[in-house]
Formats: sequence, C-alpha cells, structure tokens
Amino acid sequence: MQTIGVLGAGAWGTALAATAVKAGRNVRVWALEAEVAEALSAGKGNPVYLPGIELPRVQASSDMSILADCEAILSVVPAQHARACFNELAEHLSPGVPVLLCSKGIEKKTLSLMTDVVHETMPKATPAVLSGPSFAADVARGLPTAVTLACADEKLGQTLMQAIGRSAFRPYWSNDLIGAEIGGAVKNVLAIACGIVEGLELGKSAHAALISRGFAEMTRLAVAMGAQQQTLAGLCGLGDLVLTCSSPQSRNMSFGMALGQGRLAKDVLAERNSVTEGVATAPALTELAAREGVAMPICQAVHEILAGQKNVDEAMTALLNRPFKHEGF
Ligand SMILES: NC(=O)c1ccc[n+]([C@@H]2O[C@H](COP(=O)([O-])OP(=O)(O)OC[C@H]3O[C@@H](n4cnc5c(N)ncnc54)[C@H](O)[C@@H]3O)[C@@H](O)[C@H]2O)c1
Ligand SMILES: O=P(O)(O)OC[C@H](O)CO
Repeated sequence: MQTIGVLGAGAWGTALAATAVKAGRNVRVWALEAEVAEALSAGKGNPVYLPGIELPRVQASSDMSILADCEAILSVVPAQHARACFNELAEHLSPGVPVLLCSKGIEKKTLSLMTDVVHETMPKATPAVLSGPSFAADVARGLPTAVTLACADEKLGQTLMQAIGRSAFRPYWSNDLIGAEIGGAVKNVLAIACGIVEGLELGKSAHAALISRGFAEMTRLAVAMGAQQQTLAGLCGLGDLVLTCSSPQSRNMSFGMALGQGRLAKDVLAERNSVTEGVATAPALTELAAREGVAMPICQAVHEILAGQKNVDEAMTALLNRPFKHEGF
C-alpha cells in the first residue's frame, strides 16, 4: 500500500498526513479550503489548522478527484460533514478501497456511527476505524503515540498498520469497529463534563469520579450496541478518555472549562475555527442511550446544559442527588 489519501485537512488530517509521509507513503490530501491545499502543496504545512508544524511536500487539492486511485483513504472530516463528503468521494473511489475513519463523533440528524454513514454512501468501500489518545500537535511533532486500528479483516488491518505505523505512532489491531467508534465519540462529551468540573473548581476527586462513572456510561452504551467490553478498556476507550479529560489541550475539555467558568457556549464556539465534536454528539448520545435503554446521566447532563434546559449548577446538583446504586457497569 503506497499511496494514501487523506480526506480533510484540519489539525488531525494534517498530522496523519505527516505521519504517513514519515512512514514512507505517497500522500494526497483533499482540503476544503483552497488556501490550505495550496500551502500544503507548496510545502508550507497547514498555517490555518496546525500552524508551526513542518510537513514535507504532499500533493493537495480542494478538488476531491485528487483522491482517485489512492489505495486507502483516511477520513478526517468532522463527523457532521462526513455524509456530504462521502457522497462526493463515492464518485472517485475504486471498489473495495479501505476507508479508515479517523473522526470521532455520531451524526446528529440520524444517530449514525461513521461506519454506518460509509455503508450508506459508499457501499463498496471497506470501513475501518482509527481512534485513541492522540493530540494532533503531539503526533505531528513525532511524540510517541499509540492508537486502536479496528478492521474486521485482520490481514487488511495489518496492511493498514504497516502503511501508516512507525515507532512513534503505534497502531494496535482490533476487530471491534463499534467499540472503537463509541469510545472516541463518548469521550468527547465526557471531556466537556470534566472541563465543567474543572471550571467550577470542584477538585481532582470529583474529576476522577467523573472519569470512572463516565467510563461506565461509555462501556454500557458500547456493549448494548454490540461492542466487546474489553475494547473500551483499551486505547480507544479508557486511554482516550484519560487523555481528553486531563488536558485543556483538548478542545472539548477547554470548552467545558469555559462553561464551568460561566461563559456561554455560543460565545466560546464563535471564537474557534476548530471543531468541538462533543457539542453535536451530546444530543445524539442522549437519543441513542434512550433508544438502547441504557443510562448515561453524565452525557445527558452535558446535553441538557448545551440545550439550555439546565444551567451548570442545576445539572451538577441533579447528578449529585441521583439515588445511590451498585457500582457495576
Ligand atoms: N485535532 C486532534 O487532535 C484530533 C485527534 C484525533 C481525532 N480528531 C478528530 O478529527 C476530526 C477532525 O478534527 P480536526 O481537529 O482535524 O479539525 P480542525 O478543528 O483542526 O479543523 C476543522 C476541519 O473541519 C473542516 N470543515 C469545516 N466545514 C466543513 C465542511 N462543510 N465539510 C468538510 N469539512 C469541513 C475544515 O476544513 C477543517 O479541516 C474530528 O472528528 C476530531 O474529533 C482530532
Ligand atoms: O481536542 P479534542 O477534544 O477534539 O481531542 C483530540 C483527540 O481526540 C484526543 O485523542
């Protein structure tokens, strides 16, 4: 597998393109913005979404035909834009080409996971999932990172791992796509909750409790949707939950911190050109949890805050006054 396409040139698409180049691949990138494509093709990196990171020259364009003939596609567009992008990508994709889903979210309109969106829009593509604790800036700087690469076919999984992996970017194979997707989507909503706890200065004990009980929510939903419980204990579940809930480098966590400090969601989001995936995933998760009959009180509290149904104090009081119960998942 020599030629890799990257759909989406935000911070993560850029970091993954840099990784694939370092792994020895030819890399082609589709960027929404022509100026981003021009900068990437000129070897100037990505001044809009990942400034200050060197990226050896890649072929980039804002015309999606650049991805035709690629042997694998890394999809790194925000979850709410994936369907529209895949509809366009379908015209350029050869049958059977693996599409490695690297974004972390659930489609709000349909409650679809990204693999569902691939099946619906590009039925001849082979979906796989890349998810785990990995800040784009860390990966682009070559700092050590490990992620889950979930793919139903182990041989294809090995091929994809060889294509993009290297010593500082270590993929681990799993056959559990649903577990990998749910882990990545839910941790973003929990990171907003952790940020709120941090912004309210409720202390590290509350922070740890939230991570543990959030992990139980993530696991409950994933298992109800057909995932293996052990997947959630891995990089794409607990690993990413710990990273994202522990650092304001996370957009989701820093967004939650701002809410906890009394700022309005719309004002914080208006200041950003980057995506805060948990904002759209929170309402989707609340609906999914109801559909699957699982309790996700922390994620629901985040949704209620974002929907203006409760303020942060009311949401926190409601969570703290839930009945005492058995600790299990
Ligand atoms: N940044 C990270 O550290 C990181 C790490 C792992 C996973 N991810 C995931 O990767 C995905 C992309 O995040 P990011 O950080 O690379 O993005 P970003 O926040 O850096 O940039 C936003 C991206 O959204 C794109 N975009 C905006 N409107 C669009 C539209 N209508 N159609 C298509 N694309 C559109 C922009 O072109 C840009 O590429 C998210 O799901 C995120 O959760 C990010
Ligand atoms: O900045 P965030 O919150 O989107 O998190 C980035 C990555 O998903 C961390 O693994």
